Amino acid sequence: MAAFLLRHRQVSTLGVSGILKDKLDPSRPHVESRLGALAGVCNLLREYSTSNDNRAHKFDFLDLTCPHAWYPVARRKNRKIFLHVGPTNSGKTYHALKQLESSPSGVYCGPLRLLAWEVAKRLNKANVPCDLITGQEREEVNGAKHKAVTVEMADVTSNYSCAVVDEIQMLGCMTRGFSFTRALLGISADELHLCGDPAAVPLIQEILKPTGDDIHVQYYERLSPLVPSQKPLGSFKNIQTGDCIVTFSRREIYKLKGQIERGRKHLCSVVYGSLPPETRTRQATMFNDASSEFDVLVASDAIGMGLNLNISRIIFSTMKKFDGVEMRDLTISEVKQIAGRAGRYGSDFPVGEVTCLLADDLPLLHSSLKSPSPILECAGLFPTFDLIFMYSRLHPKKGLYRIMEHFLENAKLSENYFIANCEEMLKVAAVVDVLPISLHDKYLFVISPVDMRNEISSQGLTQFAQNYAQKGIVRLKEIFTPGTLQVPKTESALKELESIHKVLDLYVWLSFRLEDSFPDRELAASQKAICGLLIEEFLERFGWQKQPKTRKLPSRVNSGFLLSKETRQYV
Ligand SMILES: Nc1ncnc2c1ncn2[C@@H]1O[C@H](COP(=O)(O)OP(=O)(O)OP(=O)(O)O)[C@@H](O)[C@H]1O
Ligand SMILES: [Mg+2]
Repeated sequence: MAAFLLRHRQVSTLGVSGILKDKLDPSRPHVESRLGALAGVCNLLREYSTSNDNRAHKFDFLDLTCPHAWYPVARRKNRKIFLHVGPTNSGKTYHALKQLESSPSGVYCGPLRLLAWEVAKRLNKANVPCDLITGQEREEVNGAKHKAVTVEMADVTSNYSCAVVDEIQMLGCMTRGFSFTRALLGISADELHLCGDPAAVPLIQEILKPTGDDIHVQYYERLSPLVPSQKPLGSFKNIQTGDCIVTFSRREIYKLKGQIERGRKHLCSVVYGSLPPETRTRQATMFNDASSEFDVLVASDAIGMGLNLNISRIIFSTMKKFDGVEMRDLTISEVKQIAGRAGRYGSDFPVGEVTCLLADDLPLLHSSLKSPSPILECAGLFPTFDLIFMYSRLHPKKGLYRIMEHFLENAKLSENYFIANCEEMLKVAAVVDVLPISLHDKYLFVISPVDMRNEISSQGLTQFAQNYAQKGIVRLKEIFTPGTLQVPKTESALKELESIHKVLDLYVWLSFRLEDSFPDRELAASQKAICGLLIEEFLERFGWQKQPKTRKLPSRVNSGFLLSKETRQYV
């Protein structure tokens, strides 16, 4: 762990619990879904905070059967819901955005930061001033009445004339689905445009029944053909400009990049989930740019949503993926979503092609492309902070971990909903429960974007939470030494740099919520940018091939001289 000095301090029992209480104002537009921008529940909270315990006991906080009632602002409206559904590349988002652009005020809620960036850019370019709000970014534009946000940041207390929720089928996602459900039920807009897979239509119609909203379903057809090939790729000799090879582990990604580049005909850009988003965008831009030498893309399913790519052919190097528990076949939706990236309308390739590396994988590819995605049956749900807080008052001795666990086991749900998988959140709850901080602050750490499976990332969170509990202020320099970042030379060094980027990203996220306690946002942001540039330096200059023994690798960033001009200007 080069740059992070994760010092383990004794946690003081004289923590600063409560000092920062009420720092998060639920009426502020950027406060997350789970931080309870639920006016309905807030009213209950006010009522019960002045009532005696007997009354509180009568209210069943575990009853989550009527989530539509949590959003009184939206319930006061008779919303017009437009469901734009169809295959990939059929213009669903395009049409919804046209409506957003021509409305006096509105919000776009996307599943990824990259999509929110793209929409903000597009609206601003079209002279519709648009703010960008994600967990880690706030870019406010003068006079903006429009916002592009990540779905977790959707504000359910404001009124809009138009709102768009993209990739709405994600309401069935085990971990993030509840944020889509919240946007669906809670956004108060005259017109709400939902874009996604037709498999979500019956569930959305069912869920919206008690709201009385008007629903119109609009079906779309693919704008350009997607042709499944009868022949596998067979050999990397058959790779062509515009190809995108898809695989599901970073190790495989670099292995394939090496194999293809050794043929000396092509250079590969790479896109995968743990690359910093800015790096992903730049890698994609290089691939899209016909004048760049990077004419082939090696990517994970991170390309499945969001990036506009000039792909002629998708090649699945495998049809199996490790899902955290086991190796399994790709689902129909995953195959369609990924394959749908080839031959985007308006790109350099009017016809998309899709194939596999191996002949044995072709039958699954063909059958998946022919089948409709299975109908979605349930939408995700998660108790808000307000519910957890009220419940905790009845069980003051229980820590956040036990409270969450109790909710997971005992929450009452109607048949259209499931409770979100919060394994990761429980891991964080176990870490913060031993610290002398308020429930509210614990909850904040629990919902932060930390990857607890990643050692550096989870140690970063632990250190931030411990320092916060001990001193109330977390200086970045106490746990991170600027100037120590290096261009990675090995796979593990690259992975470490990606993890450091994640920790810095977490710091920025916390700095937006606990501003006084995490004051070094600018430093964290600049170090994040350096991480991204160092990763790109590595990707562009060295690839994943063996380095010639005589080649001198660049040393530390602050010595600078071996770095490209672009990187040096940031150091
Ligand atoms: N009527 C149109 N005129 C010009 N460009 C269009 C039109 N409809 C769609 N496009 C372009 O075609 C591409 C695909 O459209 P869009 O992103 O809306 O598809 P989608 O159905 O939302 O796909 P996905 O399911 O992959 O998100 C985009 O680059 C979009 O700008
Ligand atoms: Mg779309």
